[in-house]
Amino acid sequence: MNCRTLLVRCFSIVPLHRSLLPHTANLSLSAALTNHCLDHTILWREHLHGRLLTFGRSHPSFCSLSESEKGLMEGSDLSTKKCIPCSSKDIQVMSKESAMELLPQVKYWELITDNDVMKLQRSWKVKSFTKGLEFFQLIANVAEAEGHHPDLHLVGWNNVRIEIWTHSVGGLTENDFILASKIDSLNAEHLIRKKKIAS
Ligand SMILES: C[C@H](O)[C@H](O)[C@H]1CNC2=NC(N)=NC(=O)C2=N1
Repeated sequence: MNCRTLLVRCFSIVPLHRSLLPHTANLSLSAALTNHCLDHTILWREHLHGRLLTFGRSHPSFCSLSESEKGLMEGSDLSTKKCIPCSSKDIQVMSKESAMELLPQVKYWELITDNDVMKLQRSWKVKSFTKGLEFFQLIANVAEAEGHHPDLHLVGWNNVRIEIWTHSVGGLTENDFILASKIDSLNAEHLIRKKKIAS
């Protein structure tokens, strides 16, 4: 891995908004992108999931991105989208193939089937019972704003498990992925226990 790639990777790990980055860092990012010394897909996947740096369309490297990366960059990042009313005639239950295609955009979530209903599921350990309830309140605020709600479980005082599915159609819709992505974007590090790194 050359030094430029290492630099970009470092920036893609540290949660920084581009406005905080020194201008040169952007140039280095641009140079890295322009010189194709970096796998754009890896960069975008890290940045999209880290929701760290977004380049505007005016960024000189926009042209060097593939169509799919341009699509991802132009706000089709799920956390920037809005749920549609579950009672809408436009809402469509999605096939397993479509769900599998979207799953990489909510990389911490699993696709499960529960009594023939496909759902998204994710678990966390929270720091305390009350911090679990605080976490639920953050999630509730998002759910109320989106008009789309998860199934929340808090068991054994500090084990949180969430399932998301669209009840009105008895399966998964894009709403569920949008809600999952917005939950992943919450600033909840102070409530959640860090995962132990296997030594
Ligand atoms: C009228 C409105 O569409 C329903 O109350 C909403 C509320 N929140 C919802 N949340 C989820 N996950 N599925 C639904 O079908 C749903 N329906």
